[in-house]
Amino acid sequence: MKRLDQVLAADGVNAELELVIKDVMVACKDIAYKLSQGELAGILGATEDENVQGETQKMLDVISNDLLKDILVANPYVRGVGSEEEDYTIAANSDGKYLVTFDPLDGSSNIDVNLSVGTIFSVLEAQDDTAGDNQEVFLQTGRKQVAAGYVLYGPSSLLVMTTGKGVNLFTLDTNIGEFVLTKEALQIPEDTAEFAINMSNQRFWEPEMKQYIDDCLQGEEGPLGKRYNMRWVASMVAEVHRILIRGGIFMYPYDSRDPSKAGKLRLMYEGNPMSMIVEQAGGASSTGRMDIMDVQPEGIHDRVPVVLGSKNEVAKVVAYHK
Ligand SMILES: O=P(O)(O)OC[C@H]1O[C@](O)(COP(=O)(O)O)[C@@H](O)[C@@H]1O
Ligand SMILES: [Mg+2]
Ligand SMILES: [Mg+2]
Repeated sequence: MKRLDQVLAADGVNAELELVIKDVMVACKDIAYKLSQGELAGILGATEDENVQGETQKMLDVISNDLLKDILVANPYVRGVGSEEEDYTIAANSDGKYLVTFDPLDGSSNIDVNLSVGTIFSVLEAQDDTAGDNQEVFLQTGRKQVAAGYVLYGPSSLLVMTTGKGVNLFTLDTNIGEFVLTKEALQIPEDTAEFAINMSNQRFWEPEMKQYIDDCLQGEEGPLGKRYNMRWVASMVAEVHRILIRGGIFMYPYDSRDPSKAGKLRLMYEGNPMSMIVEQAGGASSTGRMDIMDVQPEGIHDRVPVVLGSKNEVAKVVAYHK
């Protein structure tokens, strides 16, 4: 079986980018191990701190963030890093050209109940010599990503990633401590009858989203003419992974709970990397009104409404917004 480094080399990834990706994986393997120890390692539960988004940090949010940050800041090819758990971007090496943003632990409300969580990462190239502690150098659209991926910590730990040449799935072989290729060229089915959305926010959605979900719920008798199933894991990584394997549509739309926020999910380390993966696997990804990867970020923690998954179903949701 092929190892991650062999696949990256075959895809023509240069040695510098390969080392950046490998360092992300060193941290992810450590996170996978810590998660598998759970209560035994005494690292479950919350800290007393909040992140810049005003969310209480779990102990594992902080530990995962430190693992990724420390290894990447020491990498000679990394200019800077940006994280959900860091208020500001952090400078690494002024000669490095890669910028890495990450959500160190996604779906963190699942940690204490022993359900799936993940790590999401995105890699951009610096376009000038701006230092990594100036967020301006990061503010590029998702189209500029040179690599994106996630690690899903579930019954097995999986890496799903792309460098723009399709999407590959690797499984962590804990015997050898390596991610090995277990599925090549993932393709999302174009049609689906399975949606994922947090229905408890229904009354706060825009009318377009309310209408689409109302129509889904009418099943065969409704305008969409099919009976839908629903899933909600509350972990975007697990949700996107299910969609990559069997199709589906995932939505975290704009809602009016806090009108100043464009959505719950963050553009640069949730929306963009997941959009690159989904598009590379033949799916689609939109805010409902434009492609997520065309949204120009204005800040490292910008939020974005997210609608992604099976191409034809995403097109239907976009049509409701026209
Ligand atoms: O708690 P809710 O509203 O169901 O939101 C769940 C969503 O929030 C997230 O957990 C946000 O990510 P973080 O856990 O990294 O903050 C997504 O993974 C998930 O899709
Ligand atoms: Mg997240
Ligand atoms: Mg997170």
